[in-house]
Order: sequence, then structure tokens, then C-alpha cells
Amino acid sequence: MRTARARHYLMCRPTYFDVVYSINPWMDPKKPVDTPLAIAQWERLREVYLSLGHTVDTIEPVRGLPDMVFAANGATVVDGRALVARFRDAERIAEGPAYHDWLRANGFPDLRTASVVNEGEGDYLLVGDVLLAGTGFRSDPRSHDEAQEFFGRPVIGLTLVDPDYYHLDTALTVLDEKTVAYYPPAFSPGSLAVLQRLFPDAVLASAEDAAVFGLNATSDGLNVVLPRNATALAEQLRERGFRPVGVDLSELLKAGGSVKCCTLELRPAH
Ligand SMILES: CN(C)C(=N)NCCC[C@H](N)C(=O)O
Repeated sequence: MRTARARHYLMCRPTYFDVVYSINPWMDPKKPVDTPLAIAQWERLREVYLSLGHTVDTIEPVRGLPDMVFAANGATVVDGRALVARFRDAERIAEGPAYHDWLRANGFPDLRTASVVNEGEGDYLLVGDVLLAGTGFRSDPRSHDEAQEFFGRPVIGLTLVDPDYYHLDTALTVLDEKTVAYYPPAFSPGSLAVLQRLFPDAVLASAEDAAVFGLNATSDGLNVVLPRNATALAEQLRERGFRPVGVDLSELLKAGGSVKCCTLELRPAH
């Protein structure tokens, strides 16, 4: 029997969302972006969270930071402590201080900005007591040691090898304290062996579902909010007793992000 646990999320309205530079293979500044549609799709995601009983805080978007909607990248927050992001790309660097200030002003005084590139929950995913940590494209592998020292939790490094899946949360999603879903070809052979050893019962996503960012999902232990085009993945989840909730974030996918990217989990101190 699966049970849902209410979550506390931080989101950023895509008021200034656009694709005006390219820092991942999904971003093509020549393709038009419909910002009002992006806002409507994001509002729907927020409503879905509220209807599932989650708390959603919002951070004020900043003009000139079109990727700020991807709140998951702003920090990693575990046990009420926040390790704030240090972005790889100049275009996103100013987001770090914005998330830092919001967290400090909103009940997370125990915080630090990462000293090397660390793109927050884009590359750091908590499963049970352990943090899975991606590297290969964005977060520096040295950030894994820093996170382990800061959080006092085991950090397991995983290397990503396909530029389309440049953050860990594009290739792996946490479904509950012990269960993950992932796309095997996104990982180096050694990292794949680690995942197989740790999660022998994992849900394995198809290339088609990975390509619509099906793994860029959030779960409360029962309800899994994911891109609605990931239909086969949704079926696999249903068979395992989860409740998939499909949403359409097609405009945000033009920047290489979807459900999880828009959602930073704020985990309280216990
Ligand atoms: C997985 N998460 C949080 C993300 N994948 N975030 C989306 C970041 C998109 C942005 N254009 C970038 O390339 O940084």
C-alpha cells in the first residue's frame, strides 16, 4: 500500500521565461517561445501540487534571468539546511544569490553557497537517507564531497554521458524512499552498475519516455507528477501502485526543463 506525504515546494513563475541563449542541446534561440503559454502551463502544475495537498511557495522572478523558472537548480535543501547553487554558465550565475536571499528570508538561516559548480536539485536527488549526485555536464564532482560534508549524508556520485540528459533529474526520478526510475543509457558503465546494485527493482524508462523528459518528475510517494507524453512510463508506474498525474509543460521543454526542474523541495529539519 503506497502512501502520499505532503511536500513543501518552492517554484518561480516563468514571467520572464524565454530561450535567448543555448546552454544545453534542447535550447534553440531561433525557435519561438510562447511565454503566456509557459505561464499557463506552470500555473497548472502549481494547481496540481495544491490539489494534492502540497505547500507551494514562490520566489519573485527576476527580469533578465529567463531560466529562473527552473527552481530545482537553485539549491539542495535537506534537514532544513540549504546548499545554494553555484551555476556553471554566466547566464545563470545571478540566480544563485536570488535563491540564497529567498531561503535566508524564509526560514532557512542555515545555508551556504557551494564553492564549486553545483546546480542544486538538478544534480542532487535524495533517496531515503542517501543523496544521489550527478556529474559529467554541470555539477563539478568536487561538489559531491562538499555536499557530503555539509549534509552529513552519504553522497553517491553518478556520471552522466549523454548531453541530452545533462542533469541527473533528467535521467532519474525518485519515486519513494527506496524506489527510483531511470534511463540506463544516460549513465556511464560504472554508474549504471552502481544503480543496478542499489536499485535492482528500479523502473527502467524507454528512450521515448526519456526524450519527452518523463523522468523529470516529482513524487510524494504515491502521486507522480510527470510530463503527460510519457505514456509508457505512466503505465509502468501504475503497475507498481503509483498514481501518475500527467501535465503539459511543452513550452518549458524548449529550454530543457520540465516538472522536476520547476520544483525545489524544501525539506524541514526533523
Ligand atoms: C533538471 N533541472 C532542474 C533542469 N534540468 N533544469 C533545467 C535547466 C534548464 C536551463 N536552460 C539550463 O540549461 O540550465
